[in-house]
Amino acid sequence: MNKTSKIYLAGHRGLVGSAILKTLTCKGYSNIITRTHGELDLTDQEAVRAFFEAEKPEYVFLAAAKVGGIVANNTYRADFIYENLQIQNNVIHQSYVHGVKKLLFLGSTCIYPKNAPQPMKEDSLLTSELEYTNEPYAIAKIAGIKMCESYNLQYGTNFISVMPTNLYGPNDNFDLETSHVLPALMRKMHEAKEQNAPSVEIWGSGTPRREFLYSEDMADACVFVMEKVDFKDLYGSTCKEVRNTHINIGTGEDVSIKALAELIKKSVGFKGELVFNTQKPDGTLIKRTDPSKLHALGWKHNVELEEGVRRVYGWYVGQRQ
Ligand SMILES: NC(=O)C1=CN([C@@H]2O[C@H](COP(=O)(O)OP(=O)(O)OC[C@H]3O[C@@H](n4cnc5c(N)ncnc54)[C@H](OP(=O)(O)O)[C@@H]3O)[C@@H](O)[C@H]2O)C=CC1
Ligand SMILES: C[C@H]1O[C@H](OP(=O)(O)OP(=O)(O)OC[C@H]2O[C@@H](n3cnc4c(=O)[nH]c(N)nc43)[C@H](O)[C@@H]2O)[C@@H](O)[C@@H](O)C1=O
Repeated sequence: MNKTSKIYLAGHRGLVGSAILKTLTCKGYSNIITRTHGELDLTDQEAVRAFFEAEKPEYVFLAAAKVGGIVANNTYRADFIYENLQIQNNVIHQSYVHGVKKLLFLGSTCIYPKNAPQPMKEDSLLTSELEYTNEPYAIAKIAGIKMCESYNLQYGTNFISVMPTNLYGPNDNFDLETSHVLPALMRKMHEAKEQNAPSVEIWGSGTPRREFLYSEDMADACVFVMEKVDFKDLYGSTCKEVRNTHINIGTGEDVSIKALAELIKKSVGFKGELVFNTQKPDGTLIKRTDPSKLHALGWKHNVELEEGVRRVYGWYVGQRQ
């Protein structure tokens, strides 16, 4: 990928996509094409075919998807599997048809079994039952991994799948019903502080553990993989059954939801109580990635959680003014 290569960044206004756009721009990539959801609905097969025929990108970052937290995934089960399968099938297939040199597909660590040995290695995929609350979404992501791998093996494409851990950062979704835990708690505590509310509700027991990677680190990892890693680097040339060629992207460090809430409480300056509502689902009890494959390829995260929360809160407060 050189600085004038034609790059299509799908999902450029999202949490990850906006960070990838910033990273690519800062690194001097000058030929980046984007389309908003309104301009190009990636679930529309004919529209995606026409776009690829007209634009013929050389590189594709697939950071567009239907994304949400535990309650959204558990509620809109059909939308999460349908829309993500459609987006992936259309973009991955048209990338093959139109000779895209390299595509980066973003999956998720929820592809791993709910009781996977911790920290989770890439080889844990499909070894036992998935977490119920986000199973439809996880199945779509697993299909995306298998599609990239299968096109590479049959057609010689160079489509790489990366599995991000839980992400957070500027331009995240702060809707209290559909968002992930970190932005939800940040908004709840910010508003509680402003309104002098006595307490803030935390969903679940607070005992589940999660790993969090700052979106700008995630973007840096995506550009690193696109620049430096090819499919042929991801499996042994002698192995007969090629699988698990995806790459975890995470920090390898996790915290309990309770500890996360305390950290956000301190960063926001909220003085009230944290009330745990066990009527809400906990989801997977522990979800920590083993990032050693990515470390061996030459990349490691920079931003630790406390610093990341401080940065996002600064951005969030600026957005509300
Ligand atoms: N956030 C997280 O914690 C994690 C995210 N990931 C993965 O990373 C990737 C990016 O996620 P994230 O940035 O958080 O998601 P966001 O929801 O922030 O961004 C997704 C983007 O995709 C666009 N989009 C959604 N549906 C369509 C469609 N049908 N046609 C065109 N564009 C569409 C959205 O546009 P619009 O808003 O206008 O609909 C939005 O710009 C996804 O593949 C996600 O699964 C993986 C692990 C964790
Ligand atoms: C990112 C990845 O992982 C996602 O799954 P998840 O990690 O379980 O998603 P989550 O961030 O929404 O919840 C994490 C934990 O946090 C608790 N929790 C407390 N209070 C709030 C709260 O107010 N909101 C939310 N959303 N969660 C809360 C919540 O009960 C749960 O125990 C997939 O949906 C899928 O998107 C995926 O790929």
